Amino acid sequence: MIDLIKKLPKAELHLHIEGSLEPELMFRLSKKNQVDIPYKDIEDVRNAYNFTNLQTFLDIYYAGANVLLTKDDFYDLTWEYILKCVENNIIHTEIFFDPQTHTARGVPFDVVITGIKEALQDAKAKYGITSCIIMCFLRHLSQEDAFETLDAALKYQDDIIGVGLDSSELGNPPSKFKDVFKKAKEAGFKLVAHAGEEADFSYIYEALDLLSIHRIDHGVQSIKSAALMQRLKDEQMPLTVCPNSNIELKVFETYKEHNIKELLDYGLNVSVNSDDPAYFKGYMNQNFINLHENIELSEDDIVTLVKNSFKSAFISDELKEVYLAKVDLALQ
Ligand code: HPA
Ligand SMILES: [Zn+2]
Repeated sequence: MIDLIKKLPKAELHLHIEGSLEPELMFRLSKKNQVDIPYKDIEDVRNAYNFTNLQTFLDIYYAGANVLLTKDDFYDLTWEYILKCVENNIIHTEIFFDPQTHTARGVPFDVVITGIKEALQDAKAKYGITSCIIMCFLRHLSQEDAFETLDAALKYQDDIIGVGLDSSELGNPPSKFKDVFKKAKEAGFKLVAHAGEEADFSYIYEALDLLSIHRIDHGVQSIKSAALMQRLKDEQMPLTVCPNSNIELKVFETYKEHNIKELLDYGLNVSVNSDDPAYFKGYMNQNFINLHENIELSEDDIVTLVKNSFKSAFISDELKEVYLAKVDLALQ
């Protein structure tokens, strides 16, 4: 099974580029940019990555992102993730970034987007990896702030395919961002939102009904509503599930309690993703391997999860066919 996991070409649809900042790069940039980080050494960092919920993670994740200042920093961050894509056989990736985390520190929007974009262009040229960029609004900030961020993004519409919603979920429901998502939709952006990660399934209904999203990020709390499960199945609404993240942030206490198999067996369009792999102990393949070692997943289940990731990607139908054929070829 582990061989199968490794050899299948995969797409990643839920990856925060700031969450791929490995401690080694964090230390290097901290020295270069003279930005203090609250750790003496790598060991100290690993000890700090011991989360009890989403917020305890976010506090550390935003502190880590402080070391990113220049275009080269964002290039190096993205390039290191691309090397992980190569290792993990990820041939298409859709990357989230959080502009407000950087603009609030005085790092201009165009520095961030240009560094990420140039690394992704090189990834296509060197490895043939295709990609999209999705900009996320921080939901703990105001909708007014999100509107400003959307305005800044309008001139990068060739580079940014969609907008998303992330950060502290509880108390910041999708309804808070209804108007800015409407504007983003009118501007032609694809729409996604984190919903039903920690907060209950009412947030998923809001994301569907008030934000008109194309994909739900996480969405694991949908299992608590039979009516919602039926709707997600009927609509084949993609759920970008992140197993390691859910365990590290205590959404589920153990892998055995993770509900991905139930979601899949019910017929939902579920995929596997790494979310913030530098913080959650592993990249794409490790997520699959942890599932395999703890949950009865069949080979067909693994193939379905992988095919769902391509079917749900923001790419043309032609490219989807090409990629799905590559999956079939790898199975022969
Ligand atoms: O899993 C997440 N949830 C919400 N916000 C985030 N920002 C990075 N990762 C996450
Ligand atoms: Zn996420």
